[in-house]
Amino acid sequence: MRKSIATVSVSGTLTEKLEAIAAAGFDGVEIFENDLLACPLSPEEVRARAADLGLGIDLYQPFRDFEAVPADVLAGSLRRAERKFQVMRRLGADLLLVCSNVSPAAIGDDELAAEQLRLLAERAAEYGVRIAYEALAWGRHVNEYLHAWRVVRMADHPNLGTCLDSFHILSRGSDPIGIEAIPGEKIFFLQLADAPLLAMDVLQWSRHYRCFPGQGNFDLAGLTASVLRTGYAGPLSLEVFNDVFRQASTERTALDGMRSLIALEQSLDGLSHPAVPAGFAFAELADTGTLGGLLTALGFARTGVHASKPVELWSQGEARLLLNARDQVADPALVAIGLDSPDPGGAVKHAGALLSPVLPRERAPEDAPLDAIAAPDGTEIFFCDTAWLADFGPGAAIPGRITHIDHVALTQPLHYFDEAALFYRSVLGLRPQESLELPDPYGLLRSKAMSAPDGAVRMVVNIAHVGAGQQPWQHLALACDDVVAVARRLRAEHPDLLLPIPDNYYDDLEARYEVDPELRRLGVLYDRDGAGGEFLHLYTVTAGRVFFELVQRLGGYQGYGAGNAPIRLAVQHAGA
Ligand SMILES: O=C(O)c1ccc(O)c(O)c1
Ligand SMILES: [Mg+2]
Repeated sequence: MRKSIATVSVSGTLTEKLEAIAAAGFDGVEIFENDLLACPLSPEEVRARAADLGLGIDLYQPFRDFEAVPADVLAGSLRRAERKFQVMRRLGADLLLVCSNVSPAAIGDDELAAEQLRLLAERAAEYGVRIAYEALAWGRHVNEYLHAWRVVRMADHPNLGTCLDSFHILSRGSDPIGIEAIPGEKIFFLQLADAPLLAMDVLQWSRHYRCFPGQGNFDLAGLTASVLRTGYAGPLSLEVFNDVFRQASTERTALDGMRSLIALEQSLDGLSHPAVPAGFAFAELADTGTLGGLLTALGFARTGVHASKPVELWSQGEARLLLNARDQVADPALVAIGLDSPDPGGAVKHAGALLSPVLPRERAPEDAPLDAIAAPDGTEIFFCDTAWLADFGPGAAIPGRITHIDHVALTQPLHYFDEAALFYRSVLGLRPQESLELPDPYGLLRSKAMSAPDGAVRMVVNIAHVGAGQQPWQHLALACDDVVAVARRLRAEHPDLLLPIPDNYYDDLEARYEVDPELRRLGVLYDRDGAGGEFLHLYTVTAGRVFFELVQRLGGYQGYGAGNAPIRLAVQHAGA
């Protein structure tokens, strides 16, 4: 389908926006009026620039507070409209979005609204312009899409249709199934935006928190499917007002918008994800020579060395860590994640179709082929079958209390948090779990957990709103079959490796639950969910950017001990 985006969705000047939008592969744009007003180019020059870039101007918007006004106001509004039709003619745009009247002066009279919109459509027809009437969720009288459609039907003019905007429909909790009663040819335009569920004033929610499809909590695929069932053949057009996108890279946001529409089309086509990972094959850490000691203390052993690269394999149970001494890094850092993939080639192809950078591989001829892509924060993601292990020789894994990698937590730059959520969802097929905001002594930690349907791969995406000088932490959570036993041994043999937990935490924990007093002595944290699932976990001190968490899930616990994260953050800051 034709793909468009409103210029308001990305940062920059109008020309920068058009260039980035074209580079991302869009077919058309909605020109937001303010972008034109502030642009030094004439409408004719904007038209030529767009045409040179291969972009159509699919819509000009918004035209406000027109319908259902007292008779003496109408003439002025029609004159205002006529001036806009002249601008549109110069722009080469033939569709004008009129949003429902928000003025206290508007009259709650559908017949009057229809009659005046009919006049507007007649006037528009003289300029070859069509009008798409949209119900704003906060419109004075018309604020539901079916109400806007009733007014359009009543006005009954070929140059008047409706514009559906997923945000206005879904933010009000309207059922999109009603769309299917609208004839497709009367839906003149479809605007798509997702949003996180927030209990707040709907205008503020719309103007600051919209995001691309797949980044929020609305069912965009369901709504779009309803629209397509009407026979609608116009563009899928993104219209996103978002405070973070307004500050982010124009090119990157435009590309992410395109990714969201490709992913939406895939879900409309009923394409299931080709290669949801079945587990973590490995995590790779850039090492400065300090990690081997820490891993030995945790019960890992070096079980292999790469045939052609300075990379060691350390394992315990099914937990495999690669220590890479090749990269010149100042501090240890998590640099790559290997995922067990049922179809590595298919997974990379799928990622490429979703515009993820596929990384060139340098490998010796005898090395196993491994395909990698870059996650939004630069972490490399490898899709693996089991062949890669052979590069590390015949060493067998050793059993221990640590059984496998439970989850990986990465800290994202603020501007790319939503991009990361969409990446893990669309490219890796993970599903969003809980989203949280947690207090940090010097800021706020926003966090979103994503997991494979069976929980075999879990990722936590964080953004830290903390002082600029702070390194973004990354952590690797390792599943244990008996975390208390591991804690006893570490406490006895390597007490300095454990993050100390304040007594006050245990005073509160013991007030809430009857827990074993040994947890306090060992520094093991505890959480319980509503269904009786339990979580026992502890943290190591930080090595460079990285620390380890040892976790034990009991009784089907699916969370991450989020309530304990502020305690951890405070202790880490104190020691940093
Ligand atoms: O926030 C607004 O005013 C506004 C304007 C035009 C739109 O299409 C819309 O959805 C919202
Ligand atoms: Mg809109």
